[in-house]
Amino acid sequence: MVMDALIKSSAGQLAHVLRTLTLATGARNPVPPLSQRLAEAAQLLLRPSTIATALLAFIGYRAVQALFVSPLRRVPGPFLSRLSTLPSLFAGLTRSTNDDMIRDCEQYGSVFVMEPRKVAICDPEDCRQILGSYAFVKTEHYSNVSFMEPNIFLTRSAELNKQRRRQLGPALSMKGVRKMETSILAAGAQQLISKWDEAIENSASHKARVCYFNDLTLISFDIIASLGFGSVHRSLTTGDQTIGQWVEKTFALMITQMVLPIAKSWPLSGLVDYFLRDDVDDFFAFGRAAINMRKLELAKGIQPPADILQQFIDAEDPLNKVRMTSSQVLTETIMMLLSGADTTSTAMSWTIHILMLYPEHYQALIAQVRGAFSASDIITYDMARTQAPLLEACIYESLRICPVSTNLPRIVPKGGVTLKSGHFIPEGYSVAVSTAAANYHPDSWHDPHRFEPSRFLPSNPQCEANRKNLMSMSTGVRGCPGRHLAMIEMTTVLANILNKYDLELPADAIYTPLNKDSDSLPRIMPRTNLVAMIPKHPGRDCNVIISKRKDYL
Ligand code: HEM
Repeated sequence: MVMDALIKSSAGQLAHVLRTLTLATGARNPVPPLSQRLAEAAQLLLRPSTIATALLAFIGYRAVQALFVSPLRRVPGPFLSRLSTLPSLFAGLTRSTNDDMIRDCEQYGSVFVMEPRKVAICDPEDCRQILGSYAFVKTEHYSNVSFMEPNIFLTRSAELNKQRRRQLGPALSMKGVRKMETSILAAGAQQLISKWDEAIENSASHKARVCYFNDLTLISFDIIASLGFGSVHRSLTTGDQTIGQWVEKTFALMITQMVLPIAKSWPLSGLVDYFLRDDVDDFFAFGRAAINMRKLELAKGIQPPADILQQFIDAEDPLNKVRMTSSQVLTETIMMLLSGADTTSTAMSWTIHILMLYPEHYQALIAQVRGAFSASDIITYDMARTQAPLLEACIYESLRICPVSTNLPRIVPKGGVTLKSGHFIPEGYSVAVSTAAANYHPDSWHDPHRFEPSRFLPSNPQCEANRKNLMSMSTGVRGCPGRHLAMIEMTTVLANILNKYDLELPADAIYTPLNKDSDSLPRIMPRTNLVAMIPKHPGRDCNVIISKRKDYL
């Protein structure tokens, strides 16, 4: 009835406007000039009542479509999301996507509508089905980026991605990364120790307040920049943050082109160039110079270090012996910085934050680390893994509770896909694989909101299954190729600082073990989606007071 009335009313309004334009008047009435008729029609169209009626008719039409016609009509989800992309856009803009996804998955189940042609996927089994196949390509936004060559991250081509994985694989394998561990320790754990030691020594109380989020961000840039450009980078201790700024600008340009392709054309391109382009050009020029320098050294017969730069230059596709051009080496190196620096440092920040909220786990962890190592040890990855397995378990569990990644977007291929729940998603629709919701899915995780590192202890019979269900580094054909580098960096940095320093929350900390939610669990600091899921107020919420472990002099 309501629909009938709406349709009649809007049809009536439209007929009125058309009458005004075509003017089906009697022969005795003189015909007003066209300009007058146009002005009258415009006046009619702009009447609030016409606009309201048209809007209502449109909403009514979309509602009928969504409820009775759309192939997603039986998939649960918020009503408004079926009508328009606006609610999802708003969630993106308000940058709260991971929290929204976890909440919506708890409310609607493993699959729910996010937009009229897009669903969220939260069941780990469905996630594995989608991420396990190249048939589900990344969305078209990825191919909008035009200022850098196609590369392992941006490409939508299965062939190119496979080739890059064959070429870059050895450098990023556990064996390849182990060759670089000395450099990772020097730019990472050891640089941080020298900064924190100095801060403590300069303080009368032998305690210092540090923002671990900032410090971890800088060493993460330094690690990948040192390995990728073949020179020593120490932004944390020298204060030179040029590379970090270049990476931020390059990221900003990449995201702008992805979501707003019109920004590539004049006049918007002028604005983008003004704010971003110079830094991006400087960054690429710097990388190009590093590659040329390395090639010159090689020509002179200088023994090259086993870093990412050298391994990428030497990389060869075992199938057809194809090597990367200098420009491809440069693009892939820059991509390593874009995808690997912020993600790894943020993941470490979450681990520290959560350990501070759960003192029982923090105490158990430092007891294990300090039971195994003396204060003067520099702990390597193997030492930490074998002698303090609780650390790796804590890292995995904090990656589960606070994944740095958000939604992984894919397009459903020809033939559509049937999900575990029986819902069918047709070809051409989008799916957003939610790492956060999958990490909290009740079928896979008992008491998912609780931080419980024992889920990932090798002694737990569920450990293997839990690792398989953890979506934080993605999985399948486009799973994170940098995960070994990330694990070595995170393990060595955290093992060494937990071994050497006592950490405590400052008196002004808001998020403490005593600040509990309605489930009596410590409240986690607010997060925001800035490409990676980062703390919303790092300057306020990511501080600790550090002091030296008693026997570390
Ligand atoms: C804790 C740290 C890290 C996390 C949580 C993480 C997470 C992820 C996730 C979820 C994806 C899938 C993205 C998608 O499908 O859209 C991904 C892809 C990727 N990651 Fe990582 N990552 C981390 C560290 C690194 C590091 C250290 C590197 C490189 C040095 C790296 C390089 C990449 C690349 C190149 C891709 C694209 C792969 C492809 O599309 O085929 N990541 N990562």
